[in-house]
Amino acid sequence: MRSSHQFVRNNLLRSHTAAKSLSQSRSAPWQRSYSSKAAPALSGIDPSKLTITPTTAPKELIPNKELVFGKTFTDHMLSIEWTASEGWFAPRITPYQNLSLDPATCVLHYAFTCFEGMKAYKDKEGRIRLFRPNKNMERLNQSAARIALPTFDGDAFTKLIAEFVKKDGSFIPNEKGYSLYLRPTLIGTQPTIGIAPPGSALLYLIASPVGPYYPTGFKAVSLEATDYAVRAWPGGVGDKKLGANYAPCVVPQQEAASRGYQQNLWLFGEEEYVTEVGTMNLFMAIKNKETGQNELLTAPLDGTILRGVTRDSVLALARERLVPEGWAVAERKVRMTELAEASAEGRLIEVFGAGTAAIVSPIRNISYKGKVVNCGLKDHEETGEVALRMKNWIEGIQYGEEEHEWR
Ligand SMILES: Cc1ncc(COP(=O)(O)O)c(C=O)c1O
Repeated sequence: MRSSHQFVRNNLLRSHTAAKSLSQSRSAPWQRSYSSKAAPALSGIDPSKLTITPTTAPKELIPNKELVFGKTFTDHMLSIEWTASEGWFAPRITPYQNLSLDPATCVLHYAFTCFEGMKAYKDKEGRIRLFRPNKNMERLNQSAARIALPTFDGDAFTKLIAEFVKKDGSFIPNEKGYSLYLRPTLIGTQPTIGIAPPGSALLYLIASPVGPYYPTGFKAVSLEATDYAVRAWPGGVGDKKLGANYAPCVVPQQEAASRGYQQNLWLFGEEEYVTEVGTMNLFMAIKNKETGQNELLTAPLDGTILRGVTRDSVLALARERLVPEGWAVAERKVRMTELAEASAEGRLIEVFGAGTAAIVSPIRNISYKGKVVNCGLKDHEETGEVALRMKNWIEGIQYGEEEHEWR
């Protein structure tokens, strides 16, 4: 039996070698593309092996108007186990049920967990649609690779998600604005308190029917710029959707809420760059001081913000549809002082958050060092024009009203 001393030493040696090879290679392992890869010689995810055990106690559907985000779940769950020696096991759709985990399970101690947030929509004909699921699969694989969890074939898992949403399709409300929120989750399940790559894992999917984020139309929100805590840093894991990134954000969020702000805005560094908001990326529409041109700006993917699917969609649509109207679109660092200056000079056109939950969330003002930065909306307005157009464009694609390659 190995002594604990030997165990620690082996792990140190292993991480030292990993760090050395990382510094010598051009890209870190978690930056690679995992869209259709399975570990060699081990079983990959095989959708043809899916077994379905239907529930014997179907739940009652909740009326659309009473749906609360993340509170109720559908009848079933999808599970796929993995071990380091055999790879992925046969996928199973079973009744929604508790997990049974040994108290030593590594996820409970060292946060070996990452997840995704995506949605299934029903179009006018009642057909079920997913929106850019390949983006979520790519991000989940990158998150998994960063915390030594197994990667998987994203296309195979998407096929299984499609089977799952068919099975629980009755939970997807047949009304625009409503959808089925999907939560793919990957956890390390090895029962050990030794810190090492998990030898077993579970990839599972649960789903919650949800209503529109703003049931009675947009309500612009107010933010508090957080300057006493940092969410992420270069070389860190802020661009991965790890469970460990979320719990530490709750206290600053509570603090902002206690002062009357709906969300907090994360700044970074001495320069106080604007990064992102709660669970949304941030977009700023500013009139350029020198040229007078309208610019749509968002923070670059420098590792400190999540690679949002909605962010990517907003950027693509802006480049396709706003640039021909004379807008410039840029992914660049913006200081909080630059935003405050644009506001003071009347050049801040609008600001909005972008994420799967709300699509876009217009922002009325930002509290920054005791002052209020007005984000361009008049008192009677709840949204700016760009946010509204983006919401309509993206929703049009999600609900199949516009034929598009993303559906
Ligand atoms: C920290 C963070 N930023 C941004 C986003 C927006 O990402 P997406 O558009 O993929 O939902 C999310 C939501 O997943 C998030 O949790």
